[in-house]
Amino acid sequence: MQGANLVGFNTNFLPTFPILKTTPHLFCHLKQAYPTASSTFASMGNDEFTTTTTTTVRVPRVLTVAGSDSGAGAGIQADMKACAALGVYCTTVITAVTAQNTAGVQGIHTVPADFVEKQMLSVLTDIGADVVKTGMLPTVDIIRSICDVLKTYPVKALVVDPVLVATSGDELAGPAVLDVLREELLPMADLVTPNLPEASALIGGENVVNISDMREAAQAIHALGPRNVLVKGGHLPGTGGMVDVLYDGVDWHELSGSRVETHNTHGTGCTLASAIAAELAKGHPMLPAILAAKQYLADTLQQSAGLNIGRGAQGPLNHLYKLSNWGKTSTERQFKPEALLLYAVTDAAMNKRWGRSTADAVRGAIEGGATIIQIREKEAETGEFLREAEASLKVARHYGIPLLINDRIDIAMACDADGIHLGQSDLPVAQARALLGPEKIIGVSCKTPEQAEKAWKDGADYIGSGGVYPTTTKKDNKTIGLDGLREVCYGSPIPVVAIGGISTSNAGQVMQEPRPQNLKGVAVVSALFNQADVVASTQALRSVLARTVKKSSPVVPLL
Ligand SMILES: Cc1ncc(COP(=O)(O)OP(=O)(O)O)c(N)n1
Ligand SMILES: Cc1ncsc1CCOP(=O)(O)O
Repeated sequence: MQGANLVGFNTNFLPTFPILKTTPHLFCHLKQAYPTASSTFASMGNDEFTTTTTTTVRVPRVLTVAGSDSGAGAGIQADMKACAALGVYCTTVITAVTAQNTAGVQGIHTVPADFVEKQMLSVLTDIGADVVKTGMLPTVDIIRSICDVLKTYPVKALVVDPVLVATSGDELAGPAVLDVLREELLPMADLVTPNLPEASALIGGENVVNISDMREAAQAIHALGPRNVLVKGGHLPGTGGMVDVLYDGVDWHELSGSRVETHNTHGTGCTLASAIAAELAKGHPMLPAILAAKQYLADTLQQSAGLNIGRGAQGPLNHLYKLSNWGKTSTERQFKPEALLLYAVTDAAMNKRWGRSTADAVRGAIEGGATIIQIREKEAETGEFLREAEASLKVARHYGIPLLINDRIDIAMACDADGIHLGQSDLPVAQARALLGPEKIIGVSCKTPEQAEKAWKDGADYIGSGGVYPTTTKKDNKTIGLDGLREVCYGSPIPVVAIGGISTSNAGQVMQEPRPQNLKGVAVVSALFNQADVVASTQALRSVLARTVKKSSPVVPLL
C-alpha cells in the first residue's frame, strides 16, 4: 500500500455483481451509479426486461473499520449510508459498540482485537475491498491487528480518520492509542483526515487555531508517513467560511467551502472520510475524490438543516436525502387531485406571439389562479426546452404550484420537475414510473375507459381526457365530446381533468352537476395563453370554476 499511486486509478479490478434483467427499477438506479456497465442494458429492447438472464455490474467496495453508533448519526452507520448514497458497496468491521445518541456517548463496549481481525479476514478473503477507511480505533491491540491484516491483504488506498473525540466532546480513544496510531497506522495511510483538535493531538498538543497553524500541523503529520494530510477547518473560530488544508508533501491546497448553519452535524467527520473513500474506490484520484466528497457533505448538510431527530445538541444527517421519504407517509403523496381544478398547459408559440417568455406566462397563470402547470413545447430544441422548464419551475416552486413536463421524461428528470404528462404513443407509463419513482406525478391522455384503467394499473396519478370540444391547438385530435369524457370518468379509478377547446364560455358546462366525482377540473391552453392578459384570463376562468365546485370539495386557495 505504501506509495500506492492513486492517479489514474484503474477500475478494471472491480468485482462483478449479478443483476436480474427483470428489475427495471433497480436497473435505473444502477444505471446512474455505473454508467459503463449499464450500456449492456441500454442496447436492450423492452421485451428483454422480461427475460430472466443475468449480466454483471462492477461494484466499487469500501471496508470501514470503525465503531457502531446506536444513534446512527456517526460511526459505522454514517459510513454505510454515505457509501450507499455514493453508489459504493460498504462492508463493516466493528471495533467498539457505543451507547450513543444526539446528546453524547453513554457507554463504550470494546470489541477484542482478535475479533476485529476475524471480521476483517471474513470480508477481505471473500468480498475484498478497494479502499479501507478507519474510524474509532479504541485500543492499541486493535490498531496493531488492523496493520497486520492490511500487510497481508493490501488494498488500493487506506483512509484514516483519526477519531479521538466525538462531536459531543466525549473521548473515544485514550492517549495510549496515539503513539501506535502515529507510528504504525499513519505510515500506511494514503490519507489522514484530522480536525483541529485531532491535528493538535497528533502533533503533541500544540494549538491549531488558524490556517498557518493548519499548514504547520499538516506538514508535521505528513512527516509521520501518510501520503496526504487533510486538516479540516470546521472548528476554526470566526468567519462564516471554512477552509480545509490538503498537503501531499509537495503541493498545498486550501479547499474552501461555506458553512451551513445547522445543529445537525453529528457524524460529519465520518461522513467526509467515508465519502472520500467511496470516491477513491470509484477510481478518482485524491484531489477530485476529496472535492467530490466535500460537495456531497455540503449538499447533505444543507438537506439536513431542518431535521428534528433526538433531543440532544447534535442531530444526524440525512445521508440518503436523494432517496428519502422522511416526513412523508405513503398516503401523503405529492399529488393532490384538487390541484387539477385549473390546469394551465403552456404554448411557446402563443406566448411568443404576445411577447412573453414561458416563465412569465407561467407566473401570470399562477397569479391568476392556475392550480397546476404543464410545460408543453412542440418546437424547441432540447437545450431551449430545458432552460424554459428550469425558469418556469423556479416560478412554480416560488408559489408552491406543481409543474409537469409534456412528453419528455429526460427534461422532467433533468430539471427535477414535479412530474410528466404522457400521451398514448409516448413512453409507457410503467417505464416512466420506474424512472421517476413513486413521488412524481404522472398524467396520461386517455380517450377510452380501457385506456384509463390501463394507465391506472401502470402507475398513473391522473387522466387527461379530450378533446371535449374541437380545438385548433392540437392538430388531428379526435373530439370525444362531453359523453366521451363522462365515459372515461366512469371507467377511471383515478382523477380526470378535461381538455380540448375549453374556455370561460363552456367550462361551466363541463363541470356542471351532476358530474362524475373524479372529474376534478379543466386543462386549457389557448383560453389562457392566446390572450393579451394571462392573469386576467386565468382569473376569469377560475371564477367560472369556483361557481361549479361544491362547497364541500376542497378547493385550492387563490394566491
Ligand atoms: C392535462 C393534459 N391532458 C391531455 C394532454 C394531451 O397530451 P398528448 O395526448 O400527449 O398530446 P400532446 O400534448 O403531446 O400533443 C395534455 N398535454 N395535458
Ligand atoms: C393538448 C391537447 N390535448 C387534447 S386537446 C389539446 C389542446 C388543448 O388546447 P386548447 O385549450 O387551446 O383547446
